[in-house]
Amino acid sequence: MLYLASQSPRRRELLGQLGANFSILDVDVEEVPFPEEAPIDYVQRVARDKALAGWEHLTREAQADALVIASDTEVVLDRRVFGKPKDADDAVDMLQALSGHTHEVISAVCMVSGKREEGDVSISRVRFAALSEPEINAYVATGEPFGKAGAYAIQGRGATLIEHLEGSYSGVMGLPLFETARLLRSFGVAV
Ligand SMILES: Cc1cn([C@H]2C[C@H](O)[C@@H](COP(=O)(O)OP(=O)(O)OP(=O)(O)O)O2)c(=O)[nH]c1=O
Repeated sequence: MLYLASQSPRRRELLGQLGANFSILDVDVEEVPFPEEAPIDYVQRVARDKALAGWEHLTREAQADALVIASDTEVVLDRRVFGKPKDADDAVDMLQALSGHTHEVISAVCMVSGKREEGDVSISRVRFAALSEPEINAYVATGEPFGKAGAYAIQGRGATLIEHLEGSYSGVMGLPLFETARLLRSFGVAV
């Protein structure tokens, strides 16, 4: 039985794209980097924490044939890690910082079964157009930035802010599907 340990509707949609049947586990883990922790290590650690938290939600009986998937996505600009904005001011600050620059989106996926755990990571480069203050304010007023790492959504109006993408569209949106499918196959799940 396949489980997705995530509250993110985007991840449900993306995993659904692979045609697999799965159930949702609600997990809420602390997302705070350790001092000096490299962004790629942080993202992988949080994805693993989510998968292990999901695993702990299952009864022993369910664990017997379970595979739990979890993911984490962060936006990184010059070693600054942008998670989900706390409020509108935070969203404006993030979008101002991203404006006219290229940032990285790091998405880690982690899978845990009774026998083993495996992870993989996808790094994309996203170049934002130079945004004016009114453009940023108007975008934040749509509400779309909330709940999204870096305060934008590539799958929504945020697409209009992106001049160039190098990497994985699904990774930026929250679940890198190439890596996810490859890991699923390694666990014997046909996708
Ligand atoms: C950059 C970007 C992020 N996002 C979203 C994906 C993730 O839901 C969110 C990053 O926050 P996460 O902490 O990775 O995930 P989450 O808290 O939303 O969900 P979970 O329960 O699985 O922990 O940002 C987009 O939807 N579009 C984008 O373009």
